[in-house]
Amino acid sequence: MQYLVMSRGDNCTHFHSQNQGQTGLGMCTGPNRMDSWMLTQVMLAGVVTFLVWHVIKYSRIKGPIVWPVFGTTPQFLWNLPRMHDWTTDMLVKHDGTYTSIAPKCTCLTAVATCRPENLEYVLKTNFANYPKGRSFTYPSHDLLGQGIFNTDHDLWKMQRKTASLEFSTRTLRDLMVKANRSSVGQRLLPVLADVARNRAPIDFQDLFLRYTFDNICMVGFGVDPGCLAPGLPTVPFAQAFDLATEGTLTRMVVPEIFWRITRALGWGMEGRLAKAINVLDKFAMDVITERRKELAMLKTLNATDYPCDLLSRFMQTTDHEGNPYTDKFLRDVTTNFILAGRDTTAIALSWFFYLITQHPAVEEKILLEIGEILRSRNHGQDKEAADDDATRITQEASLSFEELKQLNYLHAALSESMRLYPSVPIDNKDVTADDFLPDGTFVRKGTRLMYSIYSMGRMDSIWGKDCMEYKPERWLRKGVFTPESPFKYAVFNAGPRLCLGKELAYLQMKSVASAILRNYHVKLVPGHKVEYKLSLTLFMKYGLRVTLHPRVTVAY
Ligand code: HEM
Repeated sequence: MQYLVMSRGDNCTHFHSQNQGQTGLGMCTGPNRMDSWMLTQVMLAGVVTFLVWHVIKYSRIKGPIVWPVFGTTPQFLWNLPRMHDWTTDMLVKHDGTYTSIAPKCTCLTAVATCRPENLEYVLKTNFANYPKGRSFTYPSHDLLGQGIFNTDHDLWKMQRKTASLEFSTRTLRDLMVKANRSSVGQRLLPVLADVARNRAPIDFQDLFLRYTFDNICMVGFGVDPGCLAPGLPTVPFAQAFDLATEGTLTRMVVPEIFWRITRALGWGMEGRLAKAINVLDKFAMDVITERRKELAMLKTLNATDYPCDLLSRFMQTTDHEGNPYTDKFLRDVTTNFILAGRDTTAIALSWFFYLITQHPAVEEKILLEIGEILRSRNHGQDKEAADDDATRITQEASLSFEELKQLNYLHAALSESMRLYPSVPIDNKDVTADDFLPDGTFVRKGTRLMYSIYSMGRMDSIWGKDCMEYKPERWLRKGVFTPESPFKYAVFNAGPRLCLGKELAYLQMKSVASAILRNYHVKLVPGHKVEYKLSLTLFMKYGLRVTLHPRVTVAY
């Protein structure tokens, strides 16, 4: 067919050039009209054949309409601002799993699911077939290097083993508890008292990001960057960290070729990202050098009291071959922990406080529970001794580890808010080999498997007809918090890559929430819009602007 068209065209051109200047284009009109008619017929037949083939090929695939050439990208772009809700609608419509087809350059071809049995299969049963993969680790490499968050297979396994051991020690837990109590008593509450005195609104999301950044740096590096201080100062290290995270996320949504070119040229976001990473590297290397000196000195003094932050602990252990860890590796370990533990906890606290402003009955029950704990403390149950004034103030302002553990209702209220607003709303895995999910869906090698944690929390097939309601009671059995299967509640992930900081996160959140609620009634600034931002984590687009109203009687 193609040959026929070309040869006719050639004949015509030949004929046409022979007669040029005499008869003009009119000489070619008869055969030409014939040719165009044929060409149109051939093209039409081609288009119809393509459409029939397209419809047959994609009609069996469950998911949004696949448009010729553009695939499902038009609906994806159209629904971008309400991405997570659109994904939920699609998942409800397609019984918990759908396939989205997109042009290759967009990396958007994926199977999306929210079915617990599929999650269990991907995150545990056939874990090896679903690594984080290059689509995550390559764009994140400059920021996260070869840290736990950014590796798969043996490199990940080795770090996971060491880090799990550290996280199960009492030493690290005690450090976390101590860092938390002092941050609440000596930082958070004084800053809030200032805000309440000035009767000014405050952005709670920004406040919590500052809190968790200081806290995770203390646990990770043994360094306090001082983001949560009166006047809420700008801290270059924290600013560089924000920029580096934003730049890394941008890489994940633009075509790779684009960011690689702008990186080579040092333009735009890539230029800023490179500068931010330099600031982070310098900060980390300075801390590592200082800590090495400090540890060497302690060793010569035969000291027994060593620093117990994660960096110092990793410095005192060796890799599987018995070699000490390199500075670069230690930099990656700590940066990964800051990334893992900072935004997630701050975001969870922000949505929790938003829901509390909308549900006074839940606030009331939390206050009753805190009140009971404090009353029993006043009867002499807080056994911790205070050596100085600062410790005494801290102890009075915040709850001890044992006290926090007794807050079942608050634990339930936090879990319930993360069910509806999970800090990590979606997660992705690469597909290493062709496979079938337990519900029969085919997943093709080289595509992505996406699971929506946001949608899971909103499925009545998982949580019942009242799944859209904020009901902490659903987590309580006879007043005691009862966890759900992590494959049903994947807020902290599940399987071998379950979040390592889950306990620390609850500790932080309970400590902060109880201290604030005990002292203040929090009100949303009238007219303030609360919406999620499109990002890998569920940030509030406009923050959470609230006013603080001191309680006449503190809860106890
Ligand atoms: C509310 C707070 C938190 C939530 C909702 C949360 C959620 C998650 C999720 C969903 C993952 C899996 C990510 C993935 O593999 O793609 C994860 C992994 C991880 N989280 Fe958390 N996290 C929280 C707090 C923390 C804290 C405070 C720390 C550390 C101190 C931490 C440390 C980690 C680490 C190290 C991993 C990687 C585990 C691995 O890949 O083996 N997280 N977390």
